[in-house]
Amino acid sequence: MSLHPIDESLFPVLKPYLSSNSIHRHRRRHVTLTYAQSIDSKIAAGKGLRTHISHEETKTMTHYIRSFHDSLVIGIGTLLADNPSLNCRYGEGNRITPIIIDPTFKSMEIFSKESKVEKYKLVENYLNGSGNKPVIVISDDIEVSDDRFNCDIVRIRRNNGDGKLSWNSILNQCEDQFGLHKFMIEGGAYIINDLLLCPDIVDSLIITIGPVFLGENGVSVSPKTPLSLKDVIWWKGISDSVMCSKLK
Ligand SMILES: NC(=O)C1=CN([C@@H]2O[C@H](COP(=O)(O)OP(=O)(O)OC[C@H]3O[C@@H](n4cnc5c(N)ncnc54)[C@H](O)[C@@H]3O)[C@@H](O)[C@H]2O)C=CC1
Ligand SMILES: Nc1nc(O)c(N)c(N[C@@H]2O[C@H](COP(=O)(O)O)[C@@H](O)[C@H]2O)n1
Repeated sequence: MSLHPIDESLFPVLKPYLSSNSIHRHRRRHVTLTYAQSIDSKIAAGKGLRTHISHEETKTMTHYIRSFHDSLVIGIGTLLADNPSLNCRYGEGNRITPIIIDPTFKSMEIFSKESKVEKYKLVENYLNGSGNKPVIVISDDIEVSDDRFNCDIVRIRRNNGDGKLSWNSILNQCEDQFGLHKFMIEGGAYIINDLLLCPDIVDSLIITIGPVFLGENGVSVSPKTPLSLKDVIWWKGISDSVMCSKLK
């Protein structure tokens, strides 16, 4: 299916917030945090629900942005809710590696070579050759043998205090193990709320705002502490607005 065209005025707006897509010449790490939200700062209508917020035009923008990255990061909550493809449909031959943050390896059955559950799109696309092999980031205290799975596994030690996996460790390990440098992080809420407070990790923040209220049962984006954005530019499309910014 062909993508809805993007208005040309969007390209120069996005340019300062994207790293060069000549990834072979530019090995410096670049992290883009990007998602779509409602006017009331919700990214889904309810827990575990896939919700379309973006207009087709800004959905195309998401694929355009994906084409500047070599990897696309989501949390396990998003994998289970959305069953996403996480591919790049902008341009030709742009491949992107899906990375799932899943400390307790809830997706073990999904990625098992002997899986009895219905195939997730990430597994299907990898097996039919249209998608890169997914990378699953798990806690290093989980003992599993890698060759049982249709994915690569990255093991990270949990932080002593909060039990989380540190973003620096996750990204460093993905760089070292797979040569990935350009990370596009799409969500969900847990990850976005966490990363909005990590100016040393996130290079660019690009938010699509759709003209809808998702109501009080929606999944909220709201960081624990206040935050003011820098270098802000707004673009107005057919129905959505896009805000490009930096965290520092
Ligand atoms: N509108 C949009 O652009 C997007 C919407 N979504 C929506 O977001 C919702 C899912 O959001 P959430 O439930 O918050 O799930 P999530 O996708 O943020 O995953 C949360 C889980 O990931 C793990 N995790 C992530 N980072 C971690 C870290 N640093 N250390 C340890 N564990 C970590 C934890 O197990 C945590 O419970 C879905 O409804 C989905 O549709 C997701 C992506 C984009
Ligand atoms: N840009 C954007 N707009 C929305 O309205 C959305 N719900 C999302 N969700 C993100 O896109 C992923 C689905 O991608 P595929 O088209 O299946 O490749 C989903 O998992 C969220 O990360 N994004």
